[in-house]
Amino acid sequence: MLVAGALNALADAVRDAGSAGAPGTLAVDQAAEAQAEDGQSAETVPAADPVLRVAGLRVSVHGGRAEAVHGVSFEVGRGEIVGLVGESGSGKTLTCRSVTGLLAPGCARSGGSVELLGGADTEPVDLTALDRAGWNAVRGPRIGIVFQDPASYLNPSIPVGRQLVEALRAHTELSKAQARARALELFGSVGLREPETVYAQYPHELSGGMAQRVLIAIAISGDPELLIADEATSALDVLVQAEVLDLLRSLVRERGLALLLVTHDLGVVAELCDRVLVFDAGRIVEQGSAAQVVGAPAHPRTKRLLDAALVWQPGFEDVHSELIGAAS
Ligand SMILES: Nc1ncnc2c1ncn2[C@@H]1O[C@H](COP(=O)(O)OP(=O)(O)OP(=O)(O)O)[C@@H](O)[C@H]1O
Repeated sequence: MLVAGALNALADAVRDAGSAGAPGTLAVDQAAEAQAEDGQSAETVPAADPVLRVAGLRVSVHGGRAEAVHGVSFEVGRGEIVGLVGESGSGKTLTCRSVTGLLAPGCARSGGSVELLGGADTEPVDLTALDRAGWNAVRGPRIGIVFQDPASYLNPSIPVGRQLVEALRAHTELSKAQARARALELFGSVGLREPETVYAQYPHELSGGMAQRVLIAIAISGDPELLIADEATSALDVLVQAEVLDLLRSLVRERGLALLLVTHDLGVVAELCDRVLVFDAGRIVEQGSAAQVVGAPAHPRTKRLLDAALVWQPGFEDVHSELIGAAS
C-alpha cells in the first residue's frame, strides 16, 4: 500500500518530467556510463543549501588490509532527504558511520573529507579531525542518529523519560524541571500520546514504533542540523513504518533538518526521499531524484534492486511498468 501509493505519485512526477524532455534522466545515464568507464563513483550533485559534504570518502576494513568504500562523494542540503540504497554489503553503513565517527574497531577512514558546513548560528566542522570532546560537541547537538533497533540503544533499566532528560542535560543548560518539561514536549512532538505515561515507562513496556519515536525524540533533542537514520524503520510493521516515515518527513520540513536515510527498501525511497544515491560495491553508481532513480533507473544495479522489489511487493509490477512507460 505504502509502495503503490508512493509509486503512483512518482508516476505523475515522471510523466511531468517526460513531457519536459526528462533532462535529468539523461544526466543520470551519462553519469552511470562515465562511472562504468573509469570505475569511479558518479559525480556529486550539489545540494542547494548544503549541510553535509562528503568528498572522496574511502573506508578501510580489517585493520587497513582491505578497502570497502572507494571514494564516495555527495552532499545533503537543509530540508532535504537523501536516501542511500544498495544491496547488503554495498557500503551504506560504513559511509554513514564515517559521518557519525562511529566506525567499528578495525574500520577507519582511509581517505577523503567529511564536513559539516555550518549555518547562520553554527561553525563549519571538519568531522575527520575531531577528538572525543569534539565528537561530544557534535554528536547530539549537531548530528542526531537513529538506528534500526531502538531497544538496543535504550538503557533497559532506566525509564525512557529520564533517558531523554539525561540527553537534554548533557547538551543544554536546562535545569531538571526545565528538561522534564522539554522532554514531555518532545515526546508530544514525535507523536507519543500521553507523554506523561510514556515518560515513566521502561523500554520493554513500549511497542517497537513507540521505542523508535522515543529514539527519534532523543536524536532531535539537541536540535541537530543533520539527522542520520540507518534502517530506522526496517524492523517495524508496514503501518507503523509509514507513521514513522511521516514523522521523519514532518521533522525535516518543520525544522529544516537535513536527513540522510539508509535503507534497502525502494518503497521507502519512493515514499520519502528527495534524492537517492545508489551504492554498489563501495561506490555510488547512480544518483538523482527519487522519480528518476525509481521511475527510470539507468544503472544495471538499480534495475536489479527494482526487480528484487517486484518480487517482494505484489502490485508493484503494474505501477513500475507504468513508470517505465511514462519515462520512456
Ligand atoms: N566491522 C567490519 N569489519 C570488516 N568488514 C566490514 C565491517 N563492517 C563492514 N564491513 C564490510 O564492508 C562492506 C560494506 O559494509 P556495510 O555494512 O557498509 O554495507 P551495507 O551496504 O550497509 O550493508 P547492509 O545493508 O547489510 O547493512 C561489506 O563488504 C562488509 O562486509
